[in-house]
Amino acid sequence: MSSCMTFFQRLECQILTGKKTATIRDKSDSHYSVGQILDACTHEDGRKMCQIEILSIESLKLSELNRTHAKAENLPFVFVLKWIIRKIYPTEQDLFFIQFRVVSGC
Ligand SMILES: CC(=O)Nc1ccn([C@@H]2O[C@H](CO)[C@@H](O)[C@H]2O)c(=O)n1
Repeated sequence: MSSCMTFFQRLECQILTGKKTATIRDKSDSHYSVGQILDACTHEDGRKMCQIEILSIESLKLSELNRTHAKAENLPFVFVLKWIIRKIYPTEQDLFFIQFRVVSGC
């Protein structure tokens, strides 16, 4: 069985070049395990981008997000990250910070 983690297509280049090394998801999209290798696919059309390895999964609150999390998301400021998260998950407080690395192209 192959599983897929979906990302917005606009992030593809940042993921493939290793600039974006983490994502923040809600509980429904947190059921991965450390060491797991899976496909990263586009949210828009389900196209495979690459394979990623899950490096860590950390539960955290929106209020706990800091500059390190923003950097891993290739974003300059925490407030930008919080703004993006609020657009995707308007009311969720309990989040998961998931770090990954690209293991192969497609
Ligand atoms: C498509 C889908 O199902 N879900 C999501 C949810 C989040 N994200 C990105 O992760 C970061 C938030 O931590 C931001 O950079 C988001 O743009 C994503 O690409 N896809």
